[in-house]
Amino acid sequence: MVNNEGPAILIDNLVVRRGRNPVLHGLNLEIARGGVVGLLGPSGCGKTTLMRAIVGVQVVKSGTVTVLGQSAGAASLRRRIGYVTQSSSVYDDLTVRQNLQYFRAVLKAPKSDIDRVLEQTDLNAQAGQLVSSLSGGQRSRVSLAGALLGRPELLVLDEPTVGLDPVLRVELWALFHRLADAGTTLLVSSHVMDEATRCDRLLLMRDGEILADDTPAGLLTSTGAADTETAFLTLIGRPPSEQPSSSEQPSSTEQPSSTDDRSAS
Ligand SMILES: Nc1ncnc2c1ncn2[C@@H]1O[C@H](COP(=O)(O)OP(=O)(O)OP(=O)(O)O)[C@@H](O)[C@H]1O
Repeated sequence: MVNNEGPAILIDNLVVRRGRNPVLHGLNLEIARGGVVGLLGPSGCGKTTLMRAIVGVQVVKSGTVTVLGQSAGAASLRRRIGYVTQSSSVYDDLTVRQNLQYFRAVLKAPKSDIDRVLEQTDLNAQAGQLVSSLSGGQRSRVSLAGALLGRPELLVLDEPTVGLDPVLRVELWALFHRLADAGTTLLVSSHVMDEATRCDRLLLMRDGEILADDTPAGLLTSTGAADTETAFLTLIGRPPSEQPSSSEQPSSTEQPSSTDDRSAS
């Protein structure tokens, strides 16, 4: 039975290692339903790992991840979550429309969804074009279009605006907010601090820990910074005891996991 109560994402004491690297060290997080939540932090801090744990493809050492009221990775969540990885997962030798027709059939989404997602991602003009001939930005929008099929309740988007020109970035953020207004929860990662101001809520990560969990305005107030980039640098400069939210330090006794990918085990 679909559970529409409670938070979209609830994470309790999540510990993840990737190979020999301790990546998440007892992370706690709660994300309410609806709204655009930005996940920001330097390269390698663990954003993708956290997203992988949420969509249920990451082997975890310990802790729990509950998504839309169910354990992350549960088969029943597959059609309720849309996930866009950093590298686009589309077929080069098919046209944009053929890719979407294939994903729609797998998801058993309504046929009318194809025209809707082409429109939402501004890909109508490229619908008949082979994916191999698209630009990088167009390609990544095909992945996004695929994730929008079936109207998932949660969208997990790993750096969806990389490679897009400023006009398309603005349009994409407007789309994210339209989806959020209709009740979708979006978790969007980015390196780009100026995108932080476009989010309803911000999670700032460093070294596998959530340094701050606030609204953009709240973050500026609590740090006294003039912009989000300065706020982040201010937080990084603070000792852990003074940071707004901090989690446990990594344990040095755990063994590396034999595989990183849950779907491979
Ligand atoms: N398959 C893997 N095996 C071992 N270590 C890994 C693996 N994948 C990632 N890591 C390490 O885990 C840490 C977190 O990586 P992750 O991809 O989650 O970071 P990120 O914040 O998403 O980075 P970026 O913004 O550059 O994408 C990094 O130190 C990375 O080197």
